[in-house]
Formats: sequence, structure tokens, C-alpha cells
Amino acid sequence: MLAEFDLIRHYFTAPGAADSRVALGIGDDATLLVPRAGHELAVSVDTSVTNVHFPDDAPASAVGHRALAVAVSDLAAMGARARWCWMALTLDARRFADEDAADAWLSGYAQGFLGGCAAYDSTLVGGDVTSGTLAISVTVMGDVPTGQALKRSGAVVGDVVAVTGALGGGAGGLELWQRGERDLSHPLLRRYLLPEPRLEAGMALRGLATSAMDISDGLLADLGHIRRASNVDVQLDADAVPLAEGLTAALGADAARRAALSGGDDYELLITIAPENFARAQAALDAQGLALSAVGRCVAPGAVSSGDGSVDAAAGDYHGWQHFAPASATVPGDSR
Ligand SMILES: Nc1ncnc2c1ncn2[C@@H]1O[C@H](COP(=O)(O)OP(=O)(O)OP(=O)(O)O)[C@@H](O)[C@H]1O
Ligand SMILES: Cc1ncc(C[n+]2csc(CCOP(=O)(O)O)c2C)c(N)n1
Ligand SMILES: [Mg+2]
Repeated sequence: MLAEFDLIRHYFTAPGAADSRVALGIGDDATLLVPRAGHELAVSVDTSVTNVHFPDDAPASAVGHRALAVAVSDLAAMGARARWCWMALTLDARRFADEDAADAWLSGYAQGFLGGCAAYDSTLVGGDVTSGTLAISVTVMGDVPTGQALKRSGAVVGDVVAVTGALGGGAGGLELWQRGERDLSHPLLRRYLLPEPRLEAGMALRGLATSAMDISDGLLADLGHIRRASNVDVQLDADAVPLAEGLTAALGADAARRAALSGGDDYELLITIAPENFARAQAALDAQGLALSAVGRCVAPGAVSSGDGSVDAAAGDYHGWQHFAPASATVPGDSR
């Protein structure tokens, strides 16, 4: 096994053009960056832990790609452009004791991670390598023109609630993996293991969406964040939620609906937008090959009624991923 400094040099020195805004990159005690004038920095960190966020036996390249993609997804949700990332990697020393196994895994992992860096225009500028349970903590930094970031707090009564793409594919892919499916070209497995952050969509929605976030814990749980931050309620038309391709065929209708509403791992954008701007946003995303579907309306707090297709909070439909829930429990979330 290489010493950690050699490991960094060997696997994580990204090729490609030098970034003129990196005054000092990998190799010193800290990174020195030159922010763009007229922009705010958007910064977020996400940790991916083996057997919590990805299966221990997932392909190494998918682990690398996914760890970066889920972190970059938070920049997309802010309408920011990705710029830089830091990767703190904890490797299981026992598992990586065999040199060939370590090399195979690290090469695949680096290919997935650095491939994502190239695809999202994010330069790896630092990190950390430690031993312990396999986990990756990725800090991302992006920028957004001052005042134009998409926050969770801007939704107003009357806004349309909409989602990009289709939902349930992340949870559907996890279910298939647990059933033994290993063909990475399967669309649902791809949605789970190789998610794509909606960076271009987030940038196109600047000045149009009144609020935005990415769907990581599940639509219903994540809607709760916008409802709380914006002080609105949401009348959701659950039947209008677009289901990932092949989801119903793979899971059956009930499980497919549950995956789309509360499965999580989709990394699509959830937005609110004034009705008069919806068609423009839809056209902008359509030009990117991405659907934008209306799934509900913002209403005054307390005004939610359960009409056809709307979700019944009292029936325990409002839940999503929670890290500290007892194993296999259905987790009732905040029904507000
Ligand atoms: N340990 C912590 N210390 C300080 N702030 C935290 C901590 N953990 C989370 N936060 C902050 O709480 C907010 C919500 O965090 P959370 O991780 O739930 O983000 P998210 O975008 O909803 O989910 P995801 O992690 O799936 O992207 C963020 O602003 C985050 O920076
Ligand atoms: C092996 C395995 N088991 C379960 C899941 C489901 N899962 C784990 S964390 C999470 C929410 C997002 O994480 P966070 O809130 O930490 O950003 C979800 C939906 C998975 N991805 N992999
Ligand atoms: Mg998020």
C-alpha cells in the first residue's frame, strides 16, 4: 500500500488545464483560491459511507462518481456553477492490505471521481486521506452571481411546485441491487449508483424559480424543508409525480409510488415557481432534454386538504430517509 502522500500524488493528481483561480492547490496546508468578482461562493459538504449510502461491493468507479455527484447536486440546487472540490477519503486498511486489490479499487475510484470533476467542471484542490470504515466526505465550492442563488425560502402562496426528471429511480435501483441485479447499464441501477446533478438546470432556473432544493431524502421529506423555510403549505398531486422509467414494471405500482414519494436518492431538483414563469422554465429545461413536471401548488399554511391524488399526512405518507431511525421502521416525518 502506498504511503498517503504517494497515494494522493499517484491517483488524485488530476490532469487537464491549470485553473487560473487556484493560487495554491494540492500540496500545502491549505488551498488558496481567487473568487470571481460579483459572485457569491456556494459551499456544501456531503459524506458517503459504505453500506449506508452505497453498497460495500459497488463498483469502485461508481463509488467515486456518486460521492462527487451527490455533493455537486447541492450546488445545482442553489443555481451555482461548480468550481472546486475537496475529497476526504477514509479507507479500510484491512480491505486495502493487498496491493493489487488496493490498486484496482483506487484506480477505479479515481477514474469515477476525476471523471465527475471533468464533467462538472470542478477542480479537485485538496482533501484528506485516513484509515477507518470506507467513507468519502466531499466538500464542493461553486459560485453564483451575487443575489441570484436559489434558496429554500422564496416560495409564495400560488406558486407551482415542480420537479425535474422523474422520481423513484434511486430507491428502485437500490431495491434491484439488493435483489442481485448487477448490470450497471440498467436504467434504475444507473439512477442509484451514477446520479447526475442537475447543474445546468439549476443555472437555467435562476431568476425563474422562487425556491429550489435537491431531492436526496425523498420528495415528501424534502418538500417539508421548503414548506418550513418559506412558510407555505403544499397541496401535492401525488398522481402527477413522474415515475422513473421501468420503475412500475420493476417494483409494482404501490412500491413504485412509494419510491417516488419517499425513497430518496434521486438528486432531481424540487422547485417552486410563479405560474406565469412555468412554461418558460419548462422550455429552458426541455432544451437540455430534461422534463419539468408540475406536481402541486403552494397554499397558505394550514390550508391543505386532501383532494384526489393528494397525500394524506395523517396516514403516515410523509416520511423520508432518516439516519437515526430504528432499523426497518417506517419513519413518520414532519407532517407540516
Ligand atoms: N454538523 C453540522 N454542523 C453544522 N451545520 C450542519 C451540520 N450538519 C448539517 N448542517 C447544515 O444543515 C443544513 C441541512 O443539512 P443537510 O445535510 O440535511 O442538507 P440537505 O441538502 O438537506 O441534505 P443532503 O445532505 O442530502 O444534501 C445545511 O445547511 C447544512 O450545512
Ligand atoms: C446501501 C444503501 N442503503 C440505503 C440507502 C438509502 N439512503 C441512504 S442515505 C439517504 C439519504 C441521503 O443521504 P444524506 O441525507 O446523508 O445526504 C438514502 C435515501 C442507500 N443510498 N444505500
Ligand atoms: Mg441538498
